[in-house]
Amino acid sequence: MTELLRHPRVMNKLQKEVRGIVGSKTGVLTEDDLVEMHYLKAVIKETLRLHPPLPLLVPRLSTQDVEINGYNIKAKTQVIINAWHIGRDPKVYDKPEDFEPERFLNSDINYKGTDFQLIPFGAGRRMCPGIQFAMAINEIALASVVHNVEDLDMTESTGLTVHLKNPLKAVAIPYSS
Ligand code: HEM
Repeated sequence: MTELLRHPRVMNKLQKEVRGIVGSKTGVLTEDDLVEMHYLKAVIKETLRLHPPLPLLVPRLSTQDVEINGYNIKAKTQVIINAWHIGRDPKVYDKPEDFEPERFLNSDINYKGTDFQLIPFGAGRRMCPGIQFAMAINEIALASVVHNVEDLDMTESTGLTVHLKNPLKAVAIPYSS
């Protein structure tokens, strides 16, 4: 939600997709509603790329001496994988610091543990077993929220000076550098 609020263009595009598919249906969304929500899935992928909730995954212990990319790793070495940094690798992602869900729209990159450039759920035999459940919940929750969130009301009053008809509700926080 933070990235969506920071990027109104993405929020508007996502709301358009969700509202276009859900229409005026009320009540709880189901997994069937999500099938055609490609942009929603790209938004969640992009969020997990930039903000993996477990940025260093779960540490591993090497079972034998091994050489990887010229590095000799001794048996019983604790290995920590920086998924956060992998998701921001400029060799893989164009403008990696930007929140651009479109990068995943025509891409086969997935988070299921086979594409090592996107591993918010880890990879291998100890990767997250809750992946399906987590993604179903994430998708339904996000779709439900953006479907129902009101757009900013830009209705203006009439009069000598122009102001908003309904007051803007926003909290200004003092800037500190
Ligand atoms: C967005 C939500 C979630 C994320 C990003 C996430 C991420 C992860 C990651 C990175 C790991 C370590 C994988 C590795 O080191 O290769 C992990 C392990 C695990 N996750 Fe999740 N997880 C999520 C939700 C869930 C849910 C909903 C459940 C259960 C219903 C779950 C259950 C587990 C379990 C049991 C492990 C340990 C697996 C093992 O060590 O064999 N996770 N998760």
